[in-house]
Amino acid sequence: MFEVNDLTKVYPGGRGIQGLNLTVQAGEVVALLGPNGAGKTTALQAMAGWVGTDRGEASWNGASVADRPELTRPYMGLMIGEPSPYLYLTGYDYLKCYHKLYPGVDDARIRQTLELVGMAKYGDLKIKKYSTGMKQRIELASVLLHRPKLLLLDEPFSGMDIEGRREISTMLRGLVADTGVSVIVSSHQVHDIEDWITHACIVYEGRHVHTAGIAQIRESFAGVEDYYLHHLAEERSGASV
Ligand SMILES: Nc1ncnc2c1ncn2[C@@H]1O[C@H](COP(=O)(O)OP(=O)(O)OP(=O)(O)O)[C@@H](O)[C@H]1O
Repeated sequence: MFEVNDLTKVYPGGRGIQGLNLTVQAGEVVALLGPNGAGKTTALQAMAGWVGTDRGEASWNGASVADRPELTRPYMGLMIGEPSPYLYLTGYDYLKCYHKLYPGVDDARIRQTLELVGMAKYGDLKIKKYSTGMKQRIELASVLLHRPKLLLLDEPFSGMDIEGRREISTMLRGLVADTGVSVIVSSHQVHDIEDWITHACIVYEGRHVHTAGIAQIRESFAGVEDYYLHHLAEERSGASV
């Protein structure tokens, strides 16, 4: 189980994320939703232990991500920020770099992961020749390689075409169903995640606004987008009083 308690990271200037609480069980997929600058990436970076927090923490099965990386990082797959694979390596060699880090990642697993992200045909091509969407796929492969139990994905579909987004969201949905991996995913493309998330969590101007399960959302709204827009409007009207 992944727990986020009172997670707070405030940058000089006052922006960031404050007081975020979340619990993610095995097989649950939480969409982190919010407008540009709401604090989604900061929240994911703080959950991953990439930035120090001012308050609160994230923990995996009771171990603090920041204090006990040796107990937590091997279980996490982190795709946060722009993909930046080494351009002069082939996709296969880029993934091969990870095999020293993770026991159990061998040639067969690399080939299997390339297949999983739809890159089997392009594994021997240099990454500099990849399109933006292909770079995104190879980055995704690098975080799936060691079979993580928790995925933190920041805009995993950015740069992908319509077909690619459908393909990757179907793959991720299958991965959750087959392996019970837990996922926190931020995306502005609600339609790409709508049919495989179990919860949605809205943040706005660094504040945690609302979290709900998908059944609860569907009871009251036409879909996740309506749920999101409703709470955003409520928050904005409250903020303007
Ligand atoms: N290193 C930093 N120093 C100062 N302020 C920062 C830093 N990183 C982010 N911010 C500010 O914190 C706020 C939240 O940024 P963040 O990138 O977390 O938002 P986001 O919700 O991921 O946005 P987007 O949807 O545009 O990716 C923004 O106002 C941003 O300008």
